[in-house]
Amino acid sequence: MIGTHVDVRDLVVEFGKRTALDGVDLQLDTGVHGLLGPNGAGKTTLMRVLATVARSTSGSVSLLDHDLSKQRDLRMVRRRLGYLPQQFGYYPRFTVREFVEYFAWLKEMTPSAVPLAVDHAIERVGLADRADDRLKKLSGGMLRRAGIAQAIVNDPDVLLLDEPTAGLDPEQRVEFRELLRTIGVDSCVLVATHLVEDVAVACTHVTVVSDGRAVFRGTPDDLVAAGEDTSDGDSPIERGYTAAIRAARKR
Ligand SMILES: Nc1ncnc2c1ncn2[C@@H]1O[C@H](COP(=O)(O)OP(=O)(O)OP(=O)(O)O)[C@@H](O)[C@H]1O
Repeated sequence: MIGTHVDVRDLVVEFGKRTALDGVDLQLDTGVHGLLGPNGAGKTTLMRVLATVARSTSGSVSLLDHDLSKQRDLRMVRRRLGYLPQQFGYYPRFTVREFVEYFAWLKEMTPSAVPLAVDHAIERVGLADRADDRLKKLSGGMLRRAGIAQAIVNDPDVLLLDEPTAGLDPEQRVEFRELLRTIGVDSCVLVATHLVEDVAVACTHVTVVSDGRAVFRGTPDDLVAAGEDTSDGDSPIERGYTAAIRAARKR
């Protein structure tokens, strides 16, 4: 039985004199959670801390009831995590299959389960016909989809996706949103994005960060309701987003 999938309390991350996160509280359960915010708001920093690749300056972070400050808990958590970084490194000579397989091993999946899980992940991102192509031959959008495949290969309980739709064509974006909705039924998916429309159609919840703080939490409908006719934006949810950011800056 899993309690709160993500539990962040008063999280502070400083880089020298710069404060990237300034006391963030965030509790997430199953569902698809959108993370919105202007450039430099702290989205990637938050994702990196949750992905266990960056450390907090203070505050507490627990994932799947494991405290990330405890070294011995990290291995357990990493097996059950999926993470697509904003910029991900890869070996250009690996095929898509080798690349996804490599992450399956890193996540310590049961060896006998790996081949099927790899094929399934590649199929879910629509790359089955390119599974034996080397990564260096893929387009930017296809590479991103290979990145999503490695993130989901272990059927993670917590899936962290940093700008996953960057470079995807409209048809792929639609399919990807469907994939998110399916995964979000049993898992906790956190998606950092600039595409407010992706949040409107694919997310069950949304958090807006600004200047290192969580300034709005609610459903996409709540964010729409926060907008006013005078707010900037071409759609109701964009107007809600700009209103939330403006209100936070006035505080
Ligand atoms: N390694 C680092 N060293 C110093 N400052 C950093 C580092 N990483 C992030 N920052 C700073 O922390 C703040 C938050 O950055 P972060 O990348 O988390 O924002 P973001 O919301 O993901 O932005 P974007 O939308 O542009 O990707 C910024 O002011 C950034 O300059």
